[in-house]
Amino acid sequence: MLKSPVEKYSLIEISTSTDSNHQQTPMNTDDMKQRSAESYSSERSLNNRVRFLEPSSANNTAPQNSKLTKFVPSSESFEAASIESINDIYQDGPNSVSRGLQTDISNASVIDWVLGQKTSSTGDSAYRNEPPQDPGTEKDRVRVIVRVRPLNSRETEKSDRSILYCERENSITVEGAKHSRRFTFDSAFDVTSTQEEVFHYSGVKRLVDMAIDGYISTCFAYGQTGSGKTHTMIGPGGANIFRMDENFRIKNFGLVPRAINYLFQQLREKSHETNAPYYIRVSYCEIYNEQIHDLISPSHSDHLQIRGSIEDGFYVENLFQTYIETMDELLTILEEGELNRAMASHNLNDTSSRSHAMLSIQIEQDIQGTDDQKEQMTRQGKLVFVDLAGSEKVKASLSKGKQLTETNNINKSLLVLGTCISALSDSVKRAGHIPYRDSKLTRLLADSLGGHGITLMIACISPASSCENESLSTLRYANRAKNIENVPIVKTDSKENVINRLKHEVRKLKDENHELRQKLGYHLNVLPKLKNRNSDSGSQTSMRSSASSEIYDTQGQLSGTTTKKIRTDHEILTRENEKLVRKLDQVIREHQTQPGGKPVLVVEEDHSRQETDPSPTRRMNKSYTQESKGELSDSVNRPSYASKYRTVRERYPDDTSPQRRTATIVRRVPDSAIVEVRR
Ligand SMILES: Nc1ncnc2c1ncn2[C@@H]1O[C@H](COP(=O)(O)OP(=O)(O)OP(=O)(O)O)[C@@H](O)[C@H]1O
Repeated sequence: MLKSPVEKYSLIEISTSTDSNHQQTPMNTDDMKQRSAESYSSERSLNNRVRFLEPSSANNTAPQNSKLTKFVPSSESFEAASIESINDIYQDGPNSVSRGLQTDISNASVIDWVLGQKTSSTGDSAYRNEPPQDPGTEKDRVRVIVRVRPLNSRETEKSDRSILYCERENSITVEGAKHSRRFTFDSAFDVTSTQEEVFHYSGVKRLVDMAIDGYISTCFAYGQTGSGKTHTMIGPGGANIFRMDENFRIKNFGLVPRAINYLFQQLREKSHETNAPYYIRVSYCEIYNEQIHDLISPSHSDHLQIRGSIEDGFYVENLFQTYIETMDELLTILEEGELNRAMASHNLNDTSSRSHAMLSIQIEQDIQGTDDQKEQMTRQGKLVFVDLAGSEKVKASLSKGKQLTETNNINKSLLVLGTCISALSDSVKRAGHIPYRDSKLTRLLADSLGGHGITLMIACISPASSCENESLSTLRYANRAKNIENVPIVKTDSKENVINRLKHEVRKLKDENHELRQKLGYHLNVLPKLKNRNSDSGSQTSMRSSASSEIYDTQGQLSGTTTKKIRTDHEILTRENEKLVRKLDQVIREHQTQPGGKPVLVVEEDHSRQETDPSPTRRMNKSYTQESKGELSDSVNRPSYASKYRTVRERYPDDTSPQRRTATIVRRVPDSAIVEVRR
């Protein structure tokens, strides 16, 4: 197995699928339906996977004389009757970068991971039940899977019993004190399901394939606090998993890193076939207390607003976006975004996410227009992963102070999401007003719910009897979400428009960087030096010239070099921008340590030591602890994706990298006036 010298991550190699789920050509609507139908046809085999507990299984505390027989095995019959308010769960009230370069998919060493575990012999089934039900239409309904986590130690200590079991691979039964119900979904994963199984049978691969083909694919995890959303999306302990040893990571990485692995694998194959490079552009943000924060470059978080346009729908204006080139870079962004996420500990979860996090991976490819449409086009598919914050009963979580404010904001935005899901799932209400605008979360999810995207919802639930109401509520919403229909479209724009937009962004970045340099009193450029950069784009001179360079070649075609170059410029400037903003941030904080200001301690933390035990306390990056004087102090981890990645690359250009990883931690120290800067 070859490995890149800078590679830090390993995942399971997903065997190159030969099945027709992974067609290589751009899809039209018929293709899309066919793909979906084919993915349905290769089902998970019950025989191969004895992981669904029988009602009388030893692990299951459901009554022996199960009431299964009284359930009608129809997917629609269980929840059709009443649409209940989400309030019932809130009983406390609503209280390439492609270096600007093409993605380095030719670098097989970065992508060829260990084939740690065998993929299932049953194929890449996305969903087990019926093929898309819309022959002759262009609709694609939201797919929904459900995952039950095991009982945790808190629950077993108080003798909670399990009230959920998966009877078949797509159905789940609640046998609680107050309710007995069965639900069917596209797939159901019980407590014994592995991360790998969830990845293979959830339908995430289909989302990746379709994003490559130009669709907007969204996967979002929904469920009460502590139900396993982050575990399923990222892995146990969220960001902690990136500090674990390789074996642990291979086994426990969640859907997102696995999907990233799969994405790069697919891009490598497809780029060979189409001979056209792919460019990957990434952004990562969180919605925390109804404010949007940038997770790649947290210093950029001032005044991030949602805007809407006819072409782009709702989007976050001025969100830091960067082209990336390798899978490692993307995983670094994922890790650091997770580290920057707002976290807290409460009675129900030691590592509770206090924000909705949204990772967006845009996949661009320049394509030739059709015969009658000679214009060169750029296809812009997008893969979006959303790890929602969990709904929370304050009575149970015992949140107070700042955490209570967070809880109220989380619950309110989930309430709006629930209202939108309810309205969209109702054939009459669907035609009326959908209150997307009532929260930032629903605005950003508008395309995924009833819009032009392709969507997978992962409902996470606890099996504990004490969570009966919450689990049932999650299942009801998941059941309704199945009825939401999207009308997916491939997103393309003329290559000229894309270049012009990039040029505009490059100009804006240049101006902003100039201003930042002036504020910092810098007279010289602080452009980051990147290894392996295009020979002509590492200097200020070439950057200047590129922005005004001719974008057409001698045949009047848009020049490939220019599109690559403009993306290179964009990447250099975003990195410089990130560096300058961080520097300014640091200077401001140091300035605040003057009399009357808050003292700051800046240290560089060495993360080189790999752990084998995911300690939840290591993940408390932004935690709120009551200080002796009654003040709240922030302990904020603000690593820099760009500087860290660069450091690793530049210091260890050969096979010598000890995989040392560092992150800058800025801590407010209320009781001391010490300012210590260690580098
Ligand atoms: N399928 C699972 N198998 C084993 N452990 C799990 C599973 N799902 C969740 N857990 C564990 O349960 C705990 C809570 O999970 P997690 O933090 O993912 O919940 P969450 O839904 O993201 O919560 P919150 O909304 O508060 O952020 C973690 O320690 C996690 O590792």
